Amino acid sequence: MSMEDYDYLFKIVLIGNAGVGKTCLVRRFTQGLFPPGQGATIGVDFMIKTVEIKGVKVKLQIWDTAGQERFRSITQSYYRSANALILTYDITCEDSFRCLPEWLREIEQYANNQVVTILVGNKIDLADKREVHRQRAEEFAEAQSMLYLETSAKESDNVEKLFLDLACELIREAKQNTLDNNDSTPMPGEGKNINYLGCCSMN
Ligand SMILES: Nc1nc2c(ncn2[C@@H]2O[C@H](COP(=O)(O)OP(=O)(O)OP(=O)(O)O)[C@@H](O)[C@H]2O)c(=O)[nH]1
Repeated sequence: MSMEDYDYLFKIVLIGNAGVGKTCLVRRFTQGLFPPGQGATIGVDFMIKTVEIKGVKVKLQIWDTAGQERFRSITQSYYRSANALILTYDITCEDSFRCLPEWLREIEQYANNQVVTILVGNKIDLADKREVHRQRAEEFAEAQSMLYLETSAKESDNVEKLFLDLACELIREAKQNTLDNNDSTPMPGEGKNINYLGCCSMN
């Protein structure tokens, strides 16, 4: 038995155009604050938060990547071992939405094919500046088999839900994989810490 104080460990990577609010989402979730005058991320940043969901301790390793093109070769190397990707765009910036197919190509090329991807439309506090209608984004996400959620890092809207829903989904998938692989030898280097535990359902 591991001495680590968690039941599951998951790696979550945030990607998306520069300025869409990835760092602010991570800060809001991990530190409960909306940082003033947030500079652009250089390369990759890393934060940890352990949450408890229905008695199950889940350690989330959250990797915040730089959206700027010039860091792309660095950030790509973080996709491979990600259990989940948070693909973020800014609902007030059509351009950040139009770039999504480009990001999906990155995912296809660099992420593992079991990765859970959630599309997040951030900055919903700026409703009067909205350029991307919710329905359009929902349809896009559905067509790509992604979950979809709208957030405001500034107002703390749906941020907790984003990470907790993801954690629940990852637990669900980990349990399913454990069941599927019940009689087979575990694959090395999967990066998942899978145990049989109490039930955790999405709400
Ligand atoms: N109104 C509003 N502004 C936000 C929100 N989230 C982030 N911002 C602002 O958007 C700007 C960019 O936020 P960041 O979190 O640095 O964006 P990023 O996606 O991490 O950018 P890169 O590190 O360059 O990839 C900052 O000025 C934030 O204050 C939000 O929910 N609402």
